[in-house]
Parts: sequence; structure tokens; C-alpha cells
Amino acid sequence: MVVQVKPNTSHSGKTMDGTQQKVEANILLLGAENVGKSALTVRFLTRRFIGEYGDIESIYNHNDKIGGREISFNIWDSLYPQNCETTESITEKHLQWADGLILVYSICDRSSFDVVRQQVHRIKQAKKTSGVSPIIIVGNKRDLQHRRTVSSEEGRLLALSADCGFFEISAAETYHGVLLVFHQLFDLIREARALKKGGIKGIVRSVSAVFGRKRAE
Ligand SMILES: Nc1nc2c(ncn2[C@@H]2O[C@H](COP(=O)(O)OP(=O)(O)OP(=O)(O)O)[C@@H](O)[C@H]2O)c(=O)[nH]1
Repeated sequence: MVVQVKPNTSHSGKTMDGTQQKVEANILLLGAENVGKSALTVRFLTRRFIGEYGDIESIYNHNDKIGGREISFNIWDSLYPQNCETTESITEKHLQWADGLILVYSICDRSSFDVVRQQVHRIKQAKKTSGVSPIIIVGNKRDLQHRRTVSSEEGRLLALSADCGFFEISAAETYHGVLLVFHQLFDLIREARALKKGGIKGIVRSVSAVFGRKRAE
């Protein structure tokens, strides 16, 4: 299926009358086939796990509220090419579009963990000059402990060494873990934007906005 990609025009801020504008965040899901990329996406969109998803590559839109603010998520559920041993499937187009990335492997499929390792490496190489968008690595299918071939420690270490976030979840069992992944990624995107906009001052402003809000609640 052909995916139409609009240029990345995500922005945030206030409208002329001072009201908060909707914030947009483009999120790209990558990872080998069969790891649960569609399951994660559908869980986030509908709170449901439906079991079988078919091979459809799509960009979905989902509106959410975080800390009282309207967020418009555009979620690109990508397909990993069959019989492809390389990571050439990640194009500049993917990376330019994405404000943040979720790299998914299955805890019971070691080769899918290797794919994520290669993809992280490739993304870091490609974005060396323009700055890397935040990445969260997700070990999915946590419910299948008896078939585990990738330890939590290995996942955590990979994330640590590549400066990525890390979660182990089961899209099949819980909605909450999936929600945490998307919300944490959104926080990282906001930090990255603040840093781009105003250097360290931007981050301080963004942190104090969070604490200010927390105190008010
Ligand atoms: N046990 C278990 N099965 C899962 C979980 N998440 C997904 N699955 C199953 O894994 C299979 C693949 O899930 P998909 O979401 O289609 O995986 P995908 O990564 O989108 O696969 P491609 O479309 O081939 O890229 C399906 O049979 C799902 O039901 C999970 O957390 N636990």
C-alpha cells in the first residue's frame, strides 16, 4: 500500500488569541516483521488487541490529551521488507518525517533484536549532521516469558549505549504499557524541540512549565 507523506510541519505554540494550539507529533514505528508494530499502534489507537493485523502500511492520526494539552499524533506503522537482511528500508524520507521513533523487537525473537540494533546504528549514522530524533526501544511480547531469547538486561544495555528510552511491554496483555511508550516519547520530542529552539534555556522553560503545571494540579 502506498503511504502519502506530508513534509514535517509539526509545530506548537499559541494562536493569535492566546489559546493553546494543538501540538503535532510524527511517530515512526520500525522493527522486523511480526514483532507487534501494528499491535502496538492499534492498542494505542483503540485500546484493543485484536490478534491479527494484515500487511498494511499506513499513517494513522490520533488525538490525545497530555497534561491538559491537545496532542495530534501521526503514527506511521511501517512494513519491514520480506527477505531483507539490511536496514536499507529506512529511507531519508522516513527519518525526515519522524519527530520520534519507536523501534520494536520481540523478546522471543533474537533476530528481531539484531534488526533493532542495526536500525539504531543506521539512524544515528544518517542523522549525524542534522540531529537524531528521540528513539524508544521496545521489547514486545513480554507475556511470552517461557519463549524469551532476549534478556531485559540486553535490551536495557542497547538502549543505554545508544541513548534511547527502553520499555518491555506486552501489547497483547496491557494498554497501559503501550500508553507509557507513546507518552514518554512525546515528552522526549518536546524536550528535543525546546533544545532546538532555545538551547538550555528552552529546556529550563519546558521543565518549569511541567513543574508549574504539576503544582497547580
Ligand atoms: N503473545 C503476543 N503476541 C503478540 C503481541 N503483539 C503482537 N502479537 C502477535 O504477533 C503477530 C504479529 O503482530 P503484528 O502487529 O502484525 O506485527 P508487525 O510487526 O506489525 O508485523 P508486520 O506487519 O509483518 O511488519 C500477530 O499474530 C499478533 O497477534 C504480544 O504482545 N504478545
